[in-house]
Amino acid sequence: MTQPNDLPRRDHVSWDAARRVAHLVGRPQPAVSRALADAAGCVLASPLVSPAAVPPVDRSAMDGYAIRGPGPWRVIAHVAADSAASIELADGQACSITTGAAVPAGATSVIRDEDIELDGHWVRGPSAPGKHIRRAGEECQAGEVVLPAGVVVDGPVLGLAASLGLNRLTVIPQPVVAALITGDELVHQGTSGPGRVRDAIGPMLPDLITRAGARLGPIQHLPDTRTALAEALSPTGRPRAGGPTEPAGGLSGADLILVSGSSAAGPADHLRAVLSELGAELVVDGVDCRPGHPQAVARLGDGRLVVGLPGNPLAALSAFLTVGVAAISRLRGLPLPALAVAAIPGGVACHPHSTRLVPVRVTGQGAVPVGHGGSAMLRGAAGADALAVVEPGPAEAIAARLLPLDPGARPWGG
Ligand SMILES: Nc1nc2c(c(=O)[nH]1)N[C@H]1C(S)=C(S)[C@@H](COP(=O)(O)OP(=O)(O)OC[C@H]3O[C@@H](n4cnc5c(N)ncnc54)[C@H](O)[C@@H]3O)O[C@H]1N2
Ligand code: MOO
Repeated sequence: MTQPNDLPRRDHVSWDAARRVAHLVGRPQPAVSRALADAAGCVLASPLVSPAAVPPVDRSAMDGYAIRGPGPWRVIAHVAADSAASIELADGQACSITTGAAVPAGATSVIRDEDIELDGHWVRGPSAPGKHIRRAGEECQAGEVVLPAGVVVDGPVLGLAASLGLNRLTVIPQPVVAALITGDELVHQGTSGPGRVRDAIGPMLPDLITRAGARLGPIQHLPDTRTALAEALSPTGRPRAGGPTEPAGGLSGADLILVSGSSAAGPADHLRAVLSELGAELVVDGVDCRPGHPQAVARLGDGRLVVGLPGNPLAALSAFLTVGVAAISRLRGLPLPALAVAAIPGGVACHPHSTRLVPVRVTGQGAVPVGHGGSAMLRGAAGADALAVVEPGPAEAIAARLLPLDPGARPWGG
């Protein structure tokens, strides 16, 4: 039965409820021990504890001279960053030193090269107790917790772990996310025309999937038949070949499968029928948002999740950022991402009963709509920083939460 476009659908859930349900439905994998080189993108399963004090000894913060007591000082040695020699200074003595080198025992400060007057073996300069010395343990003590569990392992975290002396991390592995792109009209080269639509979702998903912190599984193209979709989503997951650049491999190893197209109620839209045939549990069956209302989330009998992305490209992107990112976050062992709030200068029109997702650029003045936000368009989103989450209402919103277009950005302000 058709539904007038301006009435809420009774089976649709609110945008916030859809995110919450999509987040609740998945189960992260058990924690594993990983070498640092293999841990990027995973989430710490236990707190990061330093095995040693950092720095382990007092170190010079500058290239210059370590001195002891009042000057002038006689230079007795040189200490480089790779020197393990044990030197002790007496009052009136100095040694030249490089940044990061262990400060000799007894040194009271370091004077920078630029501030030194050198006269043969003697140096003079302004000294202040403790100046330019990084004290042992000032970053952390042995046994100290430096990061809690639940932090995403990224470049700075890996650098920190290495500087603490760690070789492995205990992490929750990244989920594998695959995609099925459906549509008989889709082509992969050249322009769209009558009877042919250039696939915009296949090229969009790999970057989104990896930015969301998942490992990229196969991206497969399927014809618009119920059997092809049912076969691809079956436990053995063997989709038919179709696209030009498909990586090898089935879908049985995926934790989450995105299915684009096939989400509405037309004759070629088989997703819900196939999910029912496979005995899947449909946990989100439409969302009160625009674009993206036909999005869906289901759990297959073997635990794999399916996220239905509507075929219109901005609707697919909105759905990925809404329920896709929520589901992936849980599979990674992360909470539902908190969203920052921004003012919308000039306001933006609300929809009476649906949440609007509006491409915006985030500026010093707030979130500014960029236009070209129709559900079949990507022009607005491609030049935007976020989708403004505009709550339903009778008039205009002057502020909104922001759904980042880069789902991997470290959250702030939420
Ligand atoms: N009777 C109804 N019809 C439609 C409804 C509805 O509620 N009742 N909702 C409309 C909305 S809103 C959306 S969004 C779409 C969702 O459609 P499907 O998920 O079933 O996808 P398709 O019908 O296959 O495609 C819709 C549209 O998008 C184009 N498309 C599909 N895949 C791609 C792709 N990979 N790259 C670029 N463009 C793609 C496709 O050619 C169609 O133009 O349903 C509406 N209809
Ligand atoms: O909701 Mo559709 O997803 O507007 O384009």
